[in-house]
Amino acid sequence: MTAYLITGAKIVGGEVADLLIDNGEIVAVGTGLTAAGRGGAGDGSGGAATGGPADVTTIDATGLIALPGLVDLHTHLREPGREDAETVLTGTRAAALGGFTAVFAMANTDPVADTAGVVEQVWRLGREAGYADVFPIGAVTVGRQGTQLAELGAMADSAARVRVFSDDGDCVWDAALMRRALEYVKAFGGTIAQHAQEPRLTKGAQMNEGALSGVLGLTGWPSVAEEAIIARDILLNHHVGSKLHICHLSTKGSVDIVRAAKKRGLEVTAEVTPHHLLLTEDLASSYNPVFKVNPPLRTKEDVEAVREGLADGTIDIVATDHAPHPVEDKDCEWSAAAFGMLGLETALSVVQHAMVDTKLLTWADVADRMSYRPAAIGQISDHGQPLVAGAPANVVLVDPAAQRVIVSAESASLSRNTPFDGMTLPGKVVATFLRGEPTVLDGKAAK
Ligand SMILES: NC(=O)N[C@@H](CC(=O)O)C(=O)O
Ligand SMILES: [Zn+2]
Ligand SMILES: [Zn+2]
Repeated sequence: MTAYLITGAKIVGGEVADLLIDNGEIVAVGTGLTAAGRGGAGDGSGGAATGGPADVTTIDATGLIALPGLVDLHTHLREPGREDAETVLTGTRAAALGGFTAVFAMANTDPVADTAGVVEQVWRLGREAGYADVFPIGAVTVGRQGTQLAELGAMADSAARVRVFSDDGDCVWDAALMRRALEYVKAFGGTIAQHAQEPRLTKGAQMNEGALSGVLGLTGWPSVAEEAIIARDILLNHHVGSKLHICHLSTKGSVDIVRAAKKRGLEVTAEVTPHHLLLTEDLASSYNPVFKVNPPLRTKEDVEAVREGLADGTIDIVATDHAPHPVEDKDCEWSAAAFGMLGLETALSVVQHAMVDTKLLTWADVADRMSYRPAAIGQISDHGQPLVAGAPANVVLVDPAAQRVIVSAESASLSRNTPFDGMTLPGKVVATFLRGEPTVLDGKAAK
């Protein structure tokens, strides 16, 4: 196994230093490191490494930030069932290019990930692909039909060790079933991740409800359809004493509810997507379905509120909700198109643009919201750890000074539905390491 000596990187939350990676671990962090792992008389500028492991590659990381490998709590990998849209291999390759070393795969596959067999298959495919660890999310209900609890315990006890359950794509709208799900996972400390969408209030909904949906003649999706479920579930979860996570929160009212709940000491965690941190509903005026997503793009006021919520910790994490769809499901009229957007390859750039360059978050906060906390919510141990000696070598090197134009045709995803096509965004992932093995080098997939 090749060892890597990364020199002159800004270690997130710390100083400029070198990192020596060997045998899947961070062996040493310090200035003037040599390949032997000791601090030397060197000037830390990263000359040729000498001594130590036989095969050492030196990477000059001057000007780059070293972050812990990013963790995405909400990814759609589409395998099994829609391998024309994405596979575990292509989705995790896109993840690695975006700086992720771990992704949680949503259960809305075909067959649905509602049994130990399916979650083990997805978990194993992730290991075989080798680009990022894949942690399957189990469905809450059989077939995501919302009527009968799935075999949550069997999925938890499987090799995939499922700890997060969600019917994402659909809301667990039946309050009694939601209560039972929260009670059931409490026994092993699991989490229910809710797609908060009251179905009766969103029948046929196509975009955010407001003046614009009226003008465009598209059925509106009121904020309250999201907020009512979030409020209900926070209260239900408080009653049960279990763990509740809110998927892709998108409105100012949702932020207010979660903030008030946390103030009262009620247990809840929440995520926001990169697209809800940057894009607004007026993009629907183009009738270009690339901007059609669930929950819909909201107003400028909502974008400001979710940014504030992420900055002050009301919203715990950023999760991509990477939702690939093949051309035929997007290249049609708005009302017939599928909901969803790509997100893995652009997430860090969007967060830099919306949150870091606006001084709402520091890079240390980014590590918190995109690595430490998602790993903690998902209860995985090998990811989301500070870059110190002895930690697993899940590392990403980012060039924050780079500018890049997003080109959908260049995506590593099998699908093309990025809403950022043609946009110039800051920041570029230069390298990603998964347990010491490069998955990305020089900004390109390493295998
Ligand atoms: N976000 C979306 O618009 N679509 C997701 C489902 C979901 O996350 O609710 C999908 O699976 O395509
Ligand atoms: Zn969803
Ligand atoms: Zn989703």
